Amino acid sequence: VSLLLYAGPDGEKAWPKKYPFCGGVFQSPIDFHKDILQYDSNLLPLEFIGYNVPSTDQFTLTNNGHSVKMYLSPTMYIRNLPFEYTASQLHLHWGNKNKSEGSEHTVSGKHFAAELHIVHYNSEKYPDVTAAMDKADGLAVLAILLEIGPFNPSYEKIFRHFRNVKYKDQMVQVPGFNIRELLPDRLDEYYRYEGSLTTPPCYPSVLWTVFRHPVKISQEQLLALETAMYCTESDDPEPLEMVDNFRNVQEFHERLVFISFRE
Ligand SMILES: NS(=O)(=O)c1c(F)c(F)c(S(=O)(=O)CCO)c(N[C@H]2CCc3ccccc32)c1F
Ligand SMILES: [Zn+2]
Repeated sequence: VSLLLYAGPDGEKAWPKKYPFCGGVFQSPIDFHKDILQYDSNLLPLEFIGYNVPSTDQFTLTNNGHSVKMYLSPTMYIRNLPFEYTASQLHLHWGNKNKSEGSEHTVSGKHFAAELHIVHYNSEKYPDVTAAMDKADGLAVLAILLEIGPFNPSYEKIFRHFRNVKYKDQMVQVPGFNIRELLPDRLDEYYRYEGSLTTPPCYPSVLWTVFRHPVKISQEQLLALETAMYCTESDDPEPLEMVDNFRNVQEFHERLVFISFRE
């Protein structure tokens, strides 16, 4: 994958040339606006099992050149979805220090500052995420919208390691903690729709759950996210800042987003 996934000639407009699904159906992210939302009383609060990982365990945090991602333990899974989904990794999308509007999903056309994704795969039907990632019922991704507010000590448990993954392919161990702390309080209020990976290969394989309530991190934490990482390797003579790593919202016609809350 070329370094410039999100900018320049190989930016998202060029994705379908090499990755046909990116020009296909059910693409994510999308804008949530009232005329595509429909209340669904069957949407239950998600249950998180094994999310409270002891500090004796460690997560591997790595810079993969277009996001910062943290591998999660296979003891973490979600119930109350059509299948049991096991955690694979989490990663983030963000803007830049001059424009902190880097969320992927938008609400009534409004970007949030950033967005956390926790990627899970259908462990009832598939042996691992690679087998699951191109299947219609293969993945479930939780999305948490991030906005500016007070310092967030839970997010800091990841953010404080950013200085050790500044460059592509660097990695660092993060002591285990309760990943539930990264989610908003109200797990019962969310948007639900069938969509895709928001990076190539853009497989339409994701059951999206986007929590209604944003989580707050401080201005300084957001600035660290926006300025810490590079897409390039540490010895690259022309470093490229890792910024604006969000896909633009996709057309969403003749489809509905189901909401678990009454507006
Ligand atoms: N926004 S998103 O949730 O659609 C999404 C990403 F935005 C993203 F960057 C990645 S990645 O792993 O960092 C790079 C692409 O492989 C993944 N990783 C997925 C896609 C491919 C794959 C394979 C194994 C484990 C996770 C993933 C992803 F699901
Ligand atoms: Zn993502």
